[in-house]
Amino acid sequence: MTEQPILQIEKLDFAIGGHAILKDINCRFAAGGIHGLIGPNGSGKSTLLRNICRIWEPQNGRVLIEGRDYRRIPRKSLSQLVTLVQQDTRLDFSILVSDFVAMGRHPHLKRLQWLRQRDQDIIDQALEVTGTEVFRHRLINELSGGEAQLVSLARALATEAPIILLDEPTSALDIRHKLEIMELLTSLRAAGKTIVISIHDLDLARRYCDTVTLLQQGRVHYHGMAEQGFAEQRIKEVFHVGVEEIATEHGVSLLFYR
Ligand SMILES: Nc1ncnc2c1ncn2[C@@H]1O[C@H](COP(=O)(O)OP(=O)(O)OP(=O)(O)O)[C@@H](O)[C@H]1O
Repeated sequence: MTEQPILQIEKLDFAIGGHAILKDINCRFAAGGIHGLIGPNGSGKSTLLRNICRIWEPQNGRVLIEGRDYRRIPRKSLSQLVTLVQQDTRLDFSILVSDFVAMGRHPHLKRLQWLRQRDQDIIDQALEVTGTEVFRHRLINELSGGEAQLVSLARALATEAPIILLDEPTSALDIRHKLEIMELLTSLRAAGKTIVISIHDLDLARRYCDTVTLLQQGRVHYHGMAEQGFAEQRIKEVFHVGVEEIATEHGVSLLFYR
């Protein structure tokens, strides 16, 4: 990891209603990487992502973006720096997909300002790269879960934020779309984006992530290079399952759980 991470979490504690959920979280995320957030159900992945984009705020500790405590960054500027694709992307209200993706441009507009040509171009590109152009004139609450997940990613891309947080973005996607999203994240990394992604599919995570943060009961069990993070012993310790690496003829190994 580089000396100056774009995103740093220091001694972060977070509780809801007096119940401690995240405890003493310390992480550094280098710019231009895909960083996996892995852990069992309820280990705190979504909560950590929500703390990183300041939907929730830690009671103790700090989140530093480009070296600055995010509490010192105005909300609108923070929205230009960090964006979150939430786990549950279904909405209860009707809004056209194109208008929903356009919301990604709000941090860049003044109050009541119309979209400019440049904003429109960015929205069009976000729809195109996520393959959601065809849904442009549909209502978002009439899309399937997987389609809505792709549209949410388009809205995140429209913000042009350098840090993209994704909470299980592939959970509702079929295998082709899963791979397409991971390939898209790879090209975003090549363009310099920093991606923090919570993901349950360990094989997909091993294939695409540069670093991994393993969470267990609200604490960091491991934070570092992906290769060591996915060692059999660590997976056993965190998930309490037997695991074995099976080599394939494609030069990669897959995990077999027992
Ligand atoms: N709004 C809330 N109020 C109270 N407790 C909450 C709330 N949101 C999350 N929690 C609790 O915080 C803990 C961590 O939840 P979180 O959703 O962050 O886990 P996760 O690792 O993302 O899980 P999953 O893999 O199932 O999505 C859980 O015990 C959960 O019950």
